[in-house]
Amino acid sequence: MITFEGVTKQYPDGTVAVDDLHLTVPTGNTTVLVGSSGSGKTTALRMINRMVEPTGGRITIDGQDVRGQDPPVLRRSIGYVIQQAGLFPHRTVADNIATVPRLLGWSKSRARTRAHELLELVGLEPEHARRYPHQLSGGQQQRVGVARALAADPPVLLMDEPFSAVDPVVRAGLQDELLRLQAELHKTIVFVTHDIDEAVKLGDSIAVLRPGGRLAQVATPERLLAEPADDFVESFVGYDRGVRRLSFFPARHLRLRTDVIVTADQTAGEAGALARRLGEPWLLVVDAGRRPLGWVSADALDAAEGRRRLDSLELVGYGHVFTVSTDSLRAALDAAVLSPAGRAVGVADDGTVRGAVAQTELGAAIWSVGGDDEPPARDRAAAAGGAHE
Ligand SMILES: Nc1ncnc2c1ncn2[C@@H]1O[C@H](COP(=O)(O)OP(=O)(O)OP(=O)(O)O)[C@@H](O)[C@H]1O
Repeated sequence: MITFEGVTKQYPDGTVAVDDLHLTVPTGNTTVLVGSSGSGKTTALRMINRMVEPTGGRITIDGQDVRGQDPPVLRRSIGYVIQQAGLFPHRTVADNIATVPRLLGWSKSRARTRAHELLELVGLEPEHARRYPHQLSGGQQQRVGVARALAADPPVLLMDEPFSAVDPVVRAGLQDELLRLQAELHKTIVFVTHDIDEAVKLGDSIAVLRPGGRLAQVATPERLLAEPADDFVESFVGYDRGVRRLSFFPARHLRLRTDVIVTADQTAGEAGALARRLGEPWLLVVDAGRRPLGWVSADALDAAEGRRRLDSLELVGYGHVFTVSTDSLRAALDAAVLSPAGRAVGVADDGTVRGAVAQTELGAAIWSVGGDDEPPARDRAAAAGGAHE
């Protein structure tokens, strides 16, 4: 556990970068520091490994005041990842990763073995080991940066905007990798970002700093989106926080309709009768393997000759589907909003249709989530997944 106990940093020019910060970072959790530019995030982070010294208060790691520890020794027990990886340009990837193990006196061969293990852990190929940083993409360099920080298996990892220099797709991939690694390694991570979506995706808790280095709120992502403490936090998390909060509610509790499903070999007459009986404007057509083909409207069925098979009619695209077991209400809502029929198709893990849900029915489910309820369970996969493409 890391604690900030009334920590203040005033730089010599008088700037107060961090002001009386009280914060607990639980062991094995990811705590994300967010805030506008200049709100003291980097300063707070760097005080943990004594790259910056506080001018007031104290920081402890597992009860030990960091000031009682020799900075170089302290830093070897704390992994540090920064923007653009900060790799040594004239050292190979393997040598970059082996930096701390070598400083700790590991033999060359042990450090090299460890470097190869870590390359695999962060999803890079063994042949990357001999390359130099400039021979890697930005995303690959960030992976090496993470591998280097993890090399000596430090219990604590400090990450200062580690993914902000890469494009959004690579960034999302790196975030997923970090979630995967953290599920395995359970490091105590302090992660700095400007990006509230990144914070919501990665954080077990989020600390929002306001200008002047004061803590505005610390809460779980769900709580922060549900109940911002004040106008500053509310504007920081964004006014679409209600929709984003749906990421924490799994779609598997949705009641899906199966009565609106028809198969491609049925006739327009049969389907039209069904649509009339149900009073439904749309039916979902699936193939023999129960994969979605598209929507057919009641009007189109009425207009079609009764004996025509449904697969000979022009169907309306079903847009993208959501996976019932892993996706969130947000993904289901997104699928319904983007669907020309106003309905989302929920599928099983194997892609077969489980059922459909209309925007209005989703509205009822979202309503029952309410403003104040805790999500049924923290569903990181759903929260991280967003819309299923
Ligand atoms: N060495 C320094 N000397 C004087 N002032 C500094 C120094 N380092 C940072 N500051 C100031 O302290 C404040 C906090 O800076 P810090 O870098 O911690 O903020 P930040 O939230 O990480 O910002 P950003 O998101 O832009 O990286 C800013 O006003 C900054 O200008």
